[in-house]
Amino acid sequence: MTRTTARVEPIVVVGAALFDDGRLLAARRSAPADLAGRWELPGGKVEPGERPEDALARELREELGVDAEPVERVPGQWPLRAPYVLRVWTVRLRPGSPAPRPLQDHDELRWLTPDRVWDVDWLGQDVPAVREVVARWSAGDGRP
Ligand SMILES: Nc1nc2c([nH]c(=O)n2[C@H]2C[C@H](O)[C@@H](COP(=O)(O)OP(=O)(O)OP(=O)(O)O)O2)c(=O)[nH]1
Repeated sequence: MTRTTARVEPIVVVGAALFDDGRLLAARRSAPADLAGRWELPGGKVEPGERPEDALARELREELGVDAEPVERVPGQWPLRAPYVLRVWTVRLRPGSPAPRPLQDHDELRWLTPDRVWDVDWLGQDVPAVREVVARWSAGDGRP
């Protein structure tokens, strides 16, 4: 007997490895309740028809009030709660951008130096993504 299984297309959540002055930005979620208090790479869902890089710049403008430029994709993707998957880009602030502020979805921001990256309580699903970012960072790669 054959059975047809419905395949749900993943919805991409874009996350920013936002670097400035040799530090990586971590953002503490304020909602929903099950994620609140944990740290993530800021970003959000890509809208239908939107380029992921545009979604990232839009989310960072909305959530942090910054003018940011995606630089390059960090290879890989990481499963979140279905149907979402996380893809990450390194990002830098454009000259003249305001400093990030927690305007939406976050209640605290922290700039992390390489030796402090694991000081914050990252969302479990972000850990492999952050590990990849850090590996490329320590290799002198992937940092704007
Ligand atoms: N932005 C972001 N979301 C993450 C990460 N890790 C993780 O599990 N998520 C989850 C949290 C949310 O369930 C979902 C993204 O939602 P969001 O709330 O950030 O996106 P959004 O601004 O587009 O959401 P919405 O309120 O417009 O629906 O992915 C991460 O590193 N960054």
